[in-house]
Amino acid sequence: MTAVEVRNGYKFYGRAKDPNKKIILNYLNMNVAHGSIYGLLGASGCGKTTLLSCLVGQRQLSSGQIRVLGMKPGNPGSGVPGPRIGYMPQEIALVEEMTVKETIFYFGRIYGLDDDEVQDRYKILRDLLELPPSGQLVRKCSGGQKRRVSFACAMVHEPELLILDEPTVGLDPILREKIWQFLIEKTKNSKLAVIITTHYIEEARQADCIGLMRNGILLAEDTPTNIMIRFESNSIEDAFLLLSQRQGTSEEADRRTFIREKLSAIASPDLKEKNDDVIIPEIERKDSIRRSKCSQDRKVELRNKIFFTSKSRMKALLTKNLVQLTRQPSGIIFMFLFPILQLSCFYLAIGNDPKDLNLGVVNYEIDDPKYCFNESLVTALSAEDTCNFHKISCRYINGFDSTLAKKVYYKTTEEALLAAKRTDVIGYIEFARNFSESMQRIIDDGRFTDEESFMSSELKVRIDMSNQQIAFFVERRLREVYQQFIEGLMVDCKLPKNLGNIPVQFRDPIFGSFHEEYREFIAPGVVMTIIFFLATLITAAVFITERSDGIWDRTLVAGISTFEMLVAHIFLQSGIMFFQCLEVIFYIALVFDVTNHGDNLSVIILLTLTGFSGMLFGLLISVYCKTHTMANFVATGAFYPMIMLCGLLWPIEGMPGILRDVALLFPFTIPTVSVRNILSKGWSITNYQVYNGFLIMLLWITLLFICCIIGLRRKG
Ligand SMILES: Nc1ncnc2c1ncn2[C@@H]1O[C@H](COP(=O)(O)OP(=O)(O)OP(=O)(O)O)[C@@H](O)[C@H]1O
Repeated sequence: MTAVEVRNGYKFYGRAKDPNKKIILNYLNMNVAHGSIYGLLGASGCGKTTLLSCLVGQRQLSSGQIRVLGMKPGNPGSGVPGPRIGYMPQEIALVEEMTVKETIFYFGRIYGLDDDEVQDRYKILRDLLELPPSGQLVRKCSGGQKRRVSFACAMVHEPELLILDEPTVGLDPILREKIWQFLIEKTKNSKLAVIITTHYIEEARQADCIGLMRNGILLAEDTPTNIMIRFESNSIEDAFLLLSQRQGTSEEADRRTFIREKLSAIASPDLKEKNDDVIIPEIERKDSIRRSKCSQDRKVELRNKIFFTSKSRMKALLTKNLVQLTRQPSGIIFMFLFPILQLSCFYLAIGNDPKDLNLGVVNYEIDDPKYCFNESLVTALSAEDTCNFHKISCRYINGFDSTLAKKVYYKTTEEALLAAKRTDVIGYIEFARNFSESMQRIIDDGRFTDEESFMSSELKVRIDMSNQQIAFFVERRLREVYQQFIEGLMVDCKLPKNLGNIPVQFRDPIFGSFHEEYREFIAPGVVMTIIFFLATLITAAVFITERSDGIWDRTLVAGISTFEMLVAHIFLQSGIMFFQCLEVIFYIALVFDVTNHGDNLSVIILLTLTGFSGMLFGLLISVYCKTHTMANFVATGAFYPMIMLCGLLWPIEGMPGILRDVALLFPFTIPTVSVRNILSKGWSITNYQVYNGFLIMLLWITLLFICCIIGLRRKG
């Protein structure tokens, strides 16, 4: 029985109906015998890697049949992808943050070996392949060293079929020879089949069989000696050149006929002979039986684990994920220092009263501002029952200090306006020449006061409204100062204190306080978005890196399912997020004195769920984006609409009706309100305005999870 059999293998990239689709395998036939080395040769881009990826179950043929170790790759229980094969891909596909020994253990555990077995195998492979020191990081290995480690990973579990995509590139001739001798030795004494691609054509002389590939077909498949005899050449390279030239001519005549001819010509009598006659010594036969039994066990094990995993596989995946995150200083900084940094920036920069403002003052009541600092001028003079107001504008001016703004005096309105237009001052306040008299007249004459007195008693204020936050702050503070000013006057004049107040009184707030800052309003949303997008970026980065480095595919070929990889990542990431949330809550409570009037655990759970949905969003991005750049574009593109539509910056009540309804479904809108309700109102999870945030978040988690699964399935 052959180890690998391909019949009419046809594979193209692109759409089936596209006339310009790229045909890579063109009804290719191939046979690899047990106990042999098969050298797959061909020019760059002829489809060798594509063929190998179909053999290991990474890709599927568009049509045709493949049998690997007697079964179709990918079938349940076939062990392919899985422990029956060892695959060394062309790219290094190792975790850079792992040490050499950890890398071997990672693959050993994935293949189901226990740690003692891996240790034994590691020692053998270390000596054979002259591996770098066990504690050396893969990142710090040379190209050749990495290739040797990669080779060791493919060999660690003693597979039945070894598929090596250019394993000898970058190795010195002595080590290349050593590897070939090892493979020859192994295949001679066992049923192990090896498929090896190489660009060093002459080294393939040592193979038992050679397949010469060009334009998606095997031009010849025979022993190296037979190929050289058949094409009357002294080297395989010459034979290959000759064959390639002939194929070119035939293509011009009739390509289809040529392919059919070649297909029928493909036969390997020598190989069959060798295969039938192969003499396996008794000890090796036992070894072979043992391995075959072992593979049977693994098959059973695999069947049992279609829906879940084993302890050693989970240990391997979790160790790898943890090492990947913690061995990069940037990973630690990103996970635990970034939230602190971002929150510090937020709490230090947002919500504080503006300082160092300049406000113009034009006071026509006095000729020189320094008079305002004369105490006799600034008080309302009360004699007997009459209240004489004298230059009381000074009393108002002295009522506000530099916490509102620094006063800049101007003689005329024009001067002040000019200064405001130059933005030297934020605006100006103007008092009429008869301000005090007008105020007095209003108090004395009441409803008989003339219109002009009312006009003259006004504080005329002009502010630069282009900076709304500052303008609102100045406006609010000027009103507060006015209220104190007028109340003081009334008290001094022995009049009712509230006489000067407008008849709208804001009593004790139902929730919050009058000094509730904007910061308290937006803080829950800010914390949630930080946690969500950190999880998004970490997850997208991890998965995209894994895929682009080939680690993802290599792990799949080793038999790990996508689901197992997801579970391992989710498990670790959830733990990290839980600690992130704890860190955030304690940090803002201790450093910024934020009080939670409700239950801490509810907040931590809701924040962890937020991080969880952020993680799934990152996974979804990584499914559809091949590069980090693309992923960053998508994450940034999603960030701003989410922030703007979730009522974080502005109440959603201000949005158009339909948009408001849509915004309510966004992942931060209602959950932000829930967190705010816990923090400021002290409501518990039993209140619907708290638990609806949890429900929305769970809904998003479910939705994103389904999208991820669909995406992963579609992407194969
Ligand atoms: N996912 C893909 N989509 C479209 N074309 C692809 C894809 N993967 C590979 N190809 C194309 O298929 C052809 C065969 O590629 P493959 O990697 O199998 O060649 P190869 O013989 O292994 O080359 P090399 O020896 O340089 O590694 C190349 O032209 C390549 O550009």
